[in-house]
Amino acid sequence: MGVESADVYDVAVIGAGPAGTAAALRAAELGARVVVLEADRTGGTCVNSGCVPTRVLAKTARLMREVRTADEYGITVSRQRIDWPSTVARVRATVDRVRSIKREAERFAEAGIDLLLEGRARFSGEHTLVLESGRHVEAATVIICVGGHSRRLPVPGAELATVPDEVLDLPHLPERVAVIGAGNTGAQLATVFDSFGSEVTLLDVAPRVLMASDPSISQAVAAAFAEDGIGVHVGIDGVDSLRSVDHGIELGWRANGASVARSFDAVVMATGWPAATDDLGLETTGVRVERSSIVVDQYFRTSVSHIFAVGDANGHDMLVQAAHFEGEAAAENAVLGANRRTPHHLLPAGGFTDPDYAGVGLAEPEARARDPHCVVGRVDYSELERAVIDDRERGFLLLIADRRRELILGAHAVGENAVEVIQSVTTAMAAGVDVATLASVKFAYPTYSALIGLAARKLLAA
Ligand SMILES: Cc1cc2nc3c(=O)[nH]c(=O)nc-3n(C[C@H](O)[C@H](O)[C@H](O)COP(=O)(O)OP(=O)(O)OC[C@H]3O[C@@H](n4cnc5c(N)ncnc54)[C@H](O)[C@@H]3O)c2cc1C
Ligand SMILES: NC(=O)c1ccc[n+]([C@@H]2O[C@H](COP(=O)([O-])OP(=O)(O)OC[C@H]3O[C@@H](n4cnc5c(N)ncnc54)[C@H](O)[C@@H]3O)[C@@H](O)[C@H]2O)c1
Repeated sequence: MGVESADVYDVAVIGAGPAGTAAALRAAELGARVVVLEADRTGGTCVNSGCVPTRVLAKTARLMREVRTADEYGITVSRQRIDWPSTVARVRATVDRVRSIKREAERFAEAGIDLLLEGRARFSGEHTLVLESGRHVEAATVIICVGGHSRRLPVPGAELATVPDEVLDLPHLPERVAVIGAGNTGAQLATVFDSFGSEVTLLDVAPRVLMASDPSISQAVAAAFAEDGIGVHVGIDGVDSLRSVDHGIELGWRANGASVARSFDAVVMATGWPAATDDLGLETTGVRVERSSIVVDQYFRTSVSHIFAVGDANGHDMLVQAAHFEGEAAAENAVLGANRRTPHHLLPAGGFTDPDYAGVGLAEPEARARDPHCVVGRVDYSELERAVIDDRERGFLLLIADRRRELILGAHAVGENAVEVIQSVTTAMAAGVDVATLASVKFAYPTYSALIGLAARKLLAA
């Protein structure tokens, strides 16, 4: 401490993304005097450069695919071309519309929270932060909600690559694009570029795409990518270099011990998301950072007991739905000294490839490791009338239950509306609905959710 003329608060929240917003509002609700320190725009990665723009691109990609098959429905569409500047303008306009309903600044003001948009905050001591403006802030507790940032691989020429948050700054739609990293971000961007008409090559050192998902999802999405003409290269040895060549960028990588070099108009690096701790002054606090994330216990406390870290900053579950609950739990722990964790373990997630994918709970290998006699019910979209009606027959839903067919342990889907289907299963799981009850639920006809009833009935019969 010892800083003269600092503004003094009970709780300082660094970052106004989903985690920081939830943390600040909950702390204020509990009666704390709260300040939020945000370096950029409120809303964080999600609304400004992550989920929202990606989702608008996914919708645009979907429209392109629909337009290509419109003639099958007797619709004549003469122009099938992406006008990149208009696409980008549409994405940016939608981001602004979403921002206008999120209204973080107004909600903070209504809750009596001070929002300081005065540049990056940096610890200058265990309880003190200094902003770029020179202002000092002192707080009894600090909740770090700084999120993460994209990562360039440490290879020669990496500066030539485009990171995901720069995709909208590309001057043209690239004809040939390499996407390095087949995680959630890379897989979705590969789909977007492919649907827009680019020739796409997807590379990953991991043995399968979407490594964080159930292997069945990886297999189905990779097969769909290959069918759509995306060049999928998983299990590569590594990326060597990028260099400028006439009309593009030459990307060098190694696969099966051999060197490969190919030219692209753009190379996108979607190779991970380390916490934004680089210039946070953590060394003045003793807060531990390991493998690019802030280390926390189950109550989101860092190695310094009055400093908490939630959302992408702690590297656990880098999803908006996790950030919200973690932010609220940390606020309660910071203000009340409580030992609150997030309410339950269920964390549905998914992405908008073609077809979509989603999952919740245990992946099948994890479920089998815990209970070798667990049962799996699978329904293919091709068995579902709604999917046939909509011409969306690619995909499946897997339901995994314990050997007594009581608890649902996990659910994984690839296919139309997979995220919404998995969300419905999540609700059933959260309510502890057993398989027999799920099998007796009436599903409106014709819906994709009906897959859940079919899969539950298969589980009972399995
Ligand atoms: C391309 C992409 C697509 C995604 N799509 C989805 C999706 O569909 N669904 C989903 O659930 N998740 C998605 N995510 C993940 C999601 O965006 C994050 O999990 C979520 O934004 C994390 O919230 P957060 O509050 O922890 O961090 P962030 O949203 O990153 O917010 C951190 C905030 O802290 C500020 N900040 C950082 N350092 C400082 C500092 N020193 N001082 C002051 N302020 C600072 C930043 O400016 C930022 O506003 C996506 C991510 C990406 C990159
Ligand atoms: N729809 C969603 O829910 C959504 C969308 C995007 C991102 N996110 C979240 O944001 C976080 C970041 O996602 P992400 O996809 O940017 O990162 P990620 O860490 O999930 O995936 C990065 C991928 O890059 C690969 N990679 C790393 N080094 C490489 C190298 N040298 N050569 C080739 N490949 C390499 C990794 O094997 C990995 O598959 C994740 O936690 C993700 O879940 C969620």
